[in-house]
Amino acid sequence: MKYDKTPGWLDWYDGPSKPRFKLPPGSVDAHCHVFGPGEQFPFAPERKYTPCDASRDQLFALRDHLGFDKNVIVQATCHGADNSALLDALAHSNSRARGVVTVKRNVTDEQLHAMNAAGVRGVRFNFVKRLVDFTPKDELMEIAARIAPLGWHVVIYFEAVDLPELWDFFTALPTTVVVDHMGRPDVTKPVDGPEFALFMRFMREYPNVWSKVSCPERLSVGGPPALNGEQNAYRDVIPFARQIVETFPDRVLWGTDWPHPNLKNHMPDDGLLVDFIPHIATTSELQRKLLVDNPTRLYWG
Ligand SMILES: O=C(O)/C=C(\CC(=O)C(=O)O)C(=O)O
Repeated sequence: MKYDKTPGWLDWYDGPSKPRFKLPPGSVDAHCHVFGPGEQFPFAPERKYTPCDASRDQLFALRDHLGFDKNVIVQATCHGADNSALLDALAHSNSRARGVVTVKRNVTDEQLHAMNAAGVRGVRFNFVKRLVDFTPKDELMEIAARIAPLGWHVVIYFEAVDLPELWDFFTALPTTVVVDHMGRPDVTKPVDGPEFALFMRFMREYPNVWSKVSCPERLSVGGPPALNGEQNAYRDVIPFARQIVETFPDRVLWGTDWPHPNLKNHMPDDGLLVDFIPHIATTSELQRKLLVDNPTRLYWG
């Protein structure tokens, strides 16, 4: 099927630069997506946006260009609970990709086992209201209980202001819990203020909680954007990400978020996004944990 993209849609950056930062061997891009192609893998009727295509081969070409060894592909909401495009990518990855899917309560145990064999290691629960319709918490808790015996984890995506309301649910989850994009802090608020302190408390009090220190391009208010050779991009995000990396070095992950759905004002050069990493993980040991040890343990362990 042919699709019209959401008006104002920004396509991923074609021809990214070669990063100056040399990724350690075995590095994992632990948050990225595939979109379609729509002709082959239709977008979900209930989607809140219609993206450009971003195929598995384009993702794997980016992986090789940037110097990553592996990918973790996360189901994007534009594909709903139809994980076909993601599973196709895993099947063509030579075991160099793992997946995080979206499932509904009616998923069968056979389907879960088949996805496990295909390289799926988690489910994603999305609480960002512009992206998904509401799913009752008892349904999500039932799914979490069913995937726990497989050794899978739950990936959660939410906005910082919603953490107090979601706290009891998140802290009752029976698995490892991985937070997308640091729980989307408002970086115009102080890094030592109450909102971010609550997120730090969440990680401190619950050792099963991990965080992706990803998406500065989405969180930054002041920029400057990762474009035109900029080596000091998204400075307002650095204190937040750095604090998480330095406090919880064994529970952090990093990903490009390619193809960067729903960005409104610019599309980053992914090579320059990689050059952001040494600003938030400032030693080779922190870099190795963030990019190699932690994702390898969680997804290939
Ligand atoms: O790509 C991301 O992680 C962030 C997204 C999109 C998303 O989560 C989805 O469509 O599933 C966003 O903030 O719009």
